Amino acid sequence: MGVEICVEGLTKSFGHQVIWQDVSLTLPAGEVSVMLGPSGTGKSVFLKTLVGLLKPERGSVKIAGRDITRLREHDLHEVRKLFGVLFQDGALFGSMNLYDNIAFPLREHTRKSESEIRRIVLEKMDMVGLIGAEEKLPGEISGGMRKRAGLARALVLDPEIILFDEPDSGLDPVRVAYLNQLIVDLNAQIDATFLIVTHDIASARQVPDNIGLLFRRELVMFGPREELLTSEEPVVRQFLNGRMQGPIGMAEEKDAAQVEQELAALGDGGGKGTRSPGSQTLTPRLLPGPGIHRPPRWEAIARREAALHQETVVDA
Ligand SMILES: Nc1ncnc2c1ncn2[C@@H]1O[C@H](COP(=O)(O)OP(=O)(O)OP(=O)(O)O)[C@@H](O)[C@H]1O
Repeated sequence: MGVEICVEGLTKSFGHQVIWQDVSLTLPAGEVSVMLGPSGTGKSVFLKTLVGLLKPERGSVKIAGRDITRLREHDLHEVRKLFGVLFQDGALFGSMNLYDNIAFPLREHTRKSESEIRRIVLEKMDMVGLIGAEEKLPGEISGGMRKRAGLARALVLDPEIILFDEPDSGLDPVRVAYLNQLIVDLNAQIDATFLIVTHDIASARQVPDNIGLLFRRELVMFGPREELLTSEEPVVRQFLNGRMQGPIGMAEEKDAAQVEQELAALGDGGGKGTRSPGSQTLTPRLLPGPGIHRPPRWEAIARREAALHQETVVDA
């Protein structure tokens, strides 16, 4: 069912540079959460802190009730087994074929027989649509296939939590759409807790249960997808609408007077989707594809989505 991650009062600095401070949020067990934020706001640092690769100055990260910021290396090693991580480039070994890359964690961390390893590797390759590519080297395949291979490798130890660091970077929009569907299908199938760092607003609007936004060294907001998509908070609105007008500048934050002027001149942004009371748009949620068994949580989401978007049709 995945495990809950409870972050409280987390602060991380490098020397005098504070990356973010006093971050508190709960990633609910089995749900998909997305972390957004302008470049350099410390999203990757946040992922690394959750796995215990970086130590925060203050605060706690409780995973299955244990504060990993206080664990010794040996215990941390045990907790890390709960995680699967998909790194930006898939982080595959260039000299190993896909089969051996995906089998690697099983050979390193378990005593399973080669026939058992074969069963697991082929099962995970099937889940990500890579059957038939076992013998390929990472250098011989596309970026999208490398991401899927990295994902298969992240799945082999049956993780309770999967962290995705910009899974969509460098992919064309069609590949991103396929990858998003794969992420939603996987979440329905394995029910682990997912945290995705992305810059892709379309993905952030459609895929998660929860969205968080880092800006100005703080977590501006973290909550259910609908809450952020309909939020009137200027930073959240600017980021989710991908526009220049607002508090987020090219390299740094803008001054308050300029922001006010820009927002006044802007009026309200439109777009496809359901109109919410705050006049923001609510993009339909991506649901598991046909043939994917939907656990009860997904049935509930599907019913809510149907009701929500039915209302729009009736209103129109
Ligand atoms: N090991 C480190 N030592 C010192 N500074 C670091 C270290 N790792 C990251 N930083 C700094 O932390 C800041 C945040 O980096 P991070 O990569 O987490 O940002 P990000 O939000 O993921 O950016 P992007 O969206 O561009 O990938 C940057 O200023 C970076 O230089």
